[in-house]
Amino acid sequence: MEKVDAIIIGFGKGGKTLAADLAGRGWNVAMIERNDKMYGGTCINIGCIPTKTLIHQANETGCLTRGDKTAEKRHYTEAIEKKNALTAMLRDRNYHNLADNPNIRVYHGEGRFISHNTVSVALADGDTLELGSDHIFINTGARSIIPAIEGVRDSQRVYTSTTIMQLEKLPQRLAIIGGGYIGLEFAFMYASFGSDVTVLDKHSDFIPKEDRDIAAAVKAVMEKKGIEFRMNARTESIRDMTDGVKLSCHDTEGGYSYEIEADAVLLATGRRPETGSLNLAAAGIETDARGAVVVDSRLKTSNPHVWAMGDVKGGPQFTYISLDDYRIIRDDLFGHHARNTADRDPFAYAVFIDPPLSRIGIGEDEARASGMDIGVVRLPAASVPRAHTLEQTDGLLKAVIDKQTGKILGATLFCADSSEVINLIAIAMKTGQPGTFLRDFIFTHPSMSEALNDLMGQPMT
Ligand SMILES: Cc1cc2nc3c(=O)[nH]c(=O)nc-3n(C[C@H](O)[C@H](O)[C@H](O)COP(=O)(O)OP(=O)(O)OC[C@H]3O[C@@H](n4cnc5c(N)ncnc54)[C@H](O)[C@@H]3O)c2cc1C
Ligand SMILES: NC(=O)c1ccc[n+]([C@@H]2O[C@H](COP(=O)([O-])OP(=O)(O)OC[C@H]3O[C@@H](n4cnc5c(N)ncnc54)[C@H](O)[C@@H]3O)[C@@H](O)[C@H]2O)c1
Repeated sequence: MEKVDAIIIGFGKGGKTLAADLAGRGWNVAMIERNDKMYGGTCINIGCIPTKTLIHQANETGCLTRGDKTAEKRHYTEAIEKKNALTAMLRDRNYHNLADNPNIRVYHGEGRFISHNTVSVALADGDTLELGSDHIFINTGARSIIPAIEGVRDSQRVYTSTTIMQLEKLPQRLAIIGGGYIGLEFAFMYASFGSDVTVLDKHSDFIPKEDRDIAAAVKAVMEKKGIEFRMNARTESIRDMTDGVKLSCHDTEGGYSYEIEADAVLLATGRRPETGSLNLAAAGIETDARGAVVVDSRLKTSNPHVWAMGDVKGGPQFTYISLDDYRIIRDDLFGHHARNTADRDPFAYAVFIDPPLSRIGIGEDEARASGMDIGVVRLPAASVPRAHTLEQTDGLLKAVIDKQTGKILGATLFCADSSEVINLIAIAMKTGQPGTFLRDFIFTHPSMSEALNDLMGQPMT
């Protein structure tokens, strides 16, 4: 058995950042990654970067090909090629960032625990290796949930978010099961490429965590794009036909059955922590009912030698949360033990449709339901000059303000560039600024940021 200073299982965002940091401090680090097409992790290979590349391609050039089926198909194939070239470049760069460091050894193989402080690596070349360390970090991410639908595993036309992005031919009709982040972003992406998209979600409420006025606005914009939503939709079976696939569905509210035909089906029903291969019991590491590694607020597992970071520990699944997990661990190992998972709230998120939907903090509906003393300011996106120059006037902006202190408690921006502008609100909230700070701030012009002057100056309701 080889002893190293640190073992990191999984080449995700938090893990690769930690590896470089530890190596810089002179630690001898082993990075274990089972898939050589995943160096750099989910974000750059199958997650954020490829999806946002395709959404950009679909949005920017899709409008030039709209309605011309031959051009649409060619444009889609070219967009997939561009995406592949970008992810290959980033994967190579990520690999070399670690592999070229003399203090880091990257192993291509699957890691699994064999004791409290020992990991065996089933190397891709067939050999097995044993590594021991007092510092082991699990960063194995999550995988798509495959719902228990009859025929789902037999069909040749069912895809996950990973496999559909390998499809080089544009599906003319796409059915998406699940209307969460992945469902909405892929619905928008494929509709922009020219597919006819139907989204089936089992819930009655569309994006239930958002305010109802925001949800209605998002749905209206997506429907304007031709996307069809079927709520209360239980997909009972999926069957391949000679020229497509048939989904048999049941409307759980209306109590009737119906069928949908498509060329491809995307499963977007959530992602579950990837712990199955790790043999966590051998290391005395606890998991919860969903298979997530249980951690304390400094990301320590029930084994004092082992930490977990990123999607594998459950909770919000975002690249920047995995990165922040790295900061918490860095502080735990070398700092003042001040950072923990409880002190990062609130943090923003964005759904990359057009216009993007971005949110931070509490929503109006939740604040009013809990009887908080709040006021709400709102502004239509069409009143922002920059929205006109960008030809994207859909949407609205709103913020929840504490009536006593004037501080911002939350904001939802459904407007052009909102995935950028929300970060300004995050900084104002984190630094305890009142809404009037943004009302009177000097922003560049014309920009979507300057909408915050007007938003925060609106009369509160
Ligand atoms: C389609 C899609 C779009 C997304 N878009 C966004 C977005 O726009 N913004 C955002 O913030 N987040 C987005 N996310 C979520 C984000 O990608 C993830 O939250 C983030 O990448 C998780 O990183 P991680 O550090 O947990 O590990 P990952 O990056 O998931 O890395 C885990 C690695 O561990 C490897 N592994 C697993 N088991 C083993 C084992 N036993 N041995 C060795 N290696 C193993 C895997 O192969 C993988 O490479 C998206 C996700 C998806 C799927
Ligand atoms: N922009 C971003 O930051 C971004 C983009 C994509 C993904 N992600 C991350 O990836 C994670 C996974 O995304 P996701 O969209 O798969 O999960 P999700 O949890 O966001 O949404 C899953 C949806 O599927 C529905 N659903 C579940 N089972 C169903 C079934 N059998 N039939 C019909 N509907 C069903 C749920 O009602 C829900 O609306 C997210 O939690 C998110 O953190 C982030």
